[in-house]
Amino acid sequence: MSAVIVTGTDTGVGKTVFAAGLTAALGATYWKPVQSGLEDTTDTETVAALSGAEILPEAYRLNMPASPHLSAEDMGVEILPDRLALPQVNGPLVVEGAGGIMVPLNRKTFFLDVISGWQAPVVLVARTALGTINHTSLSLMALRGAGCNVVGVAFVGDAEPEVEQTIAEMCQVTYLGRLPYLETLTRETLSDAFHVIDTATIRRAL
Ligand SMILES: Nc1ncnc2c1ncn2[C@@H]1O[C@H](COP(=O)(O)OP(=O)(O)OP(=O)(O)O)[C@@H](O)[C@H]1O
Ligand SMILES: C[C@H](N)[C@H](N)CCCCCC(=O)O
Ligand SMILES: [Mg+2]
Repeated sequence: MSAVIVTGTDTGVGKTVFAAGLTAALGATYWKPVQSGLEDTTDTETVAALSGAEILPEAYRLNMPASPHLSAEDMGVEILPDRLALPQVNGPLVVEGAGGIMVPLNRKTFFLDVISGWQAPVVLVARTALGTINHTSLSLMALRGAGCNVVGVAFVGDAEPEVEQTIAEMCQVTYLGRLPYLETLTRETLSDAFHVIDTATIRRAL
């Protein structure tokens, strides 16, 4: 079994859209282990619609759209890292985190602790918008410090070549491409746009 972890520099950076494109491109199965916020469309539902791929059920479905540890506490639940072992599937598995890497799952565990325990390659999704150099550099520092194998950074948003290049050079990280904002987001538009992403490098890391 080969998994790739899609994490991000923050919540709302485009992990789910990127993960949908990647899942379709790899012919993979998708898993969102911890979903906090059930009122709007869940990430699993979005990926199902945008990829048509096989989806595994979440390990934790938490009502409140907040940090997972708070959503869990609100429901009287504790997120147990032992329940977050990577599932066995045939073929590649794309796993999406919740928010950024320093998001708490419980009062003692950050998402990063679980990611590093998985020992699977990691793709970091980052905005191109102002502030991204700091967020991306810090995330890479933390991922590397925890011993994670970072495959590269994939950007989402309008082109900012100098910013993207600065991150790639100063952080010595592989540039996996930039997914533009799509005015219409469908399985077809995403699949077309996703050709700019270096999926060959991701595939080799699996
Ligand atoms: N490439 C894109 N083109 C158009 N819209 C996008 C794109 N990427 C993200 N979006 C939109 O931006 C919003 C946030 O994206 P997304 O849900 O993928 O973020 P996320 O990082 O997965 O957030 P979370 O931490 O909640 O999982 C969504 O409304 C999504 O549809
Ligand atoms: C609710 C949101 N869409 C995500 N599922 C969870 C984001 C947690 C962010 C916590 C934080 O960094 O402050
Ligand atoms: Mg998401």
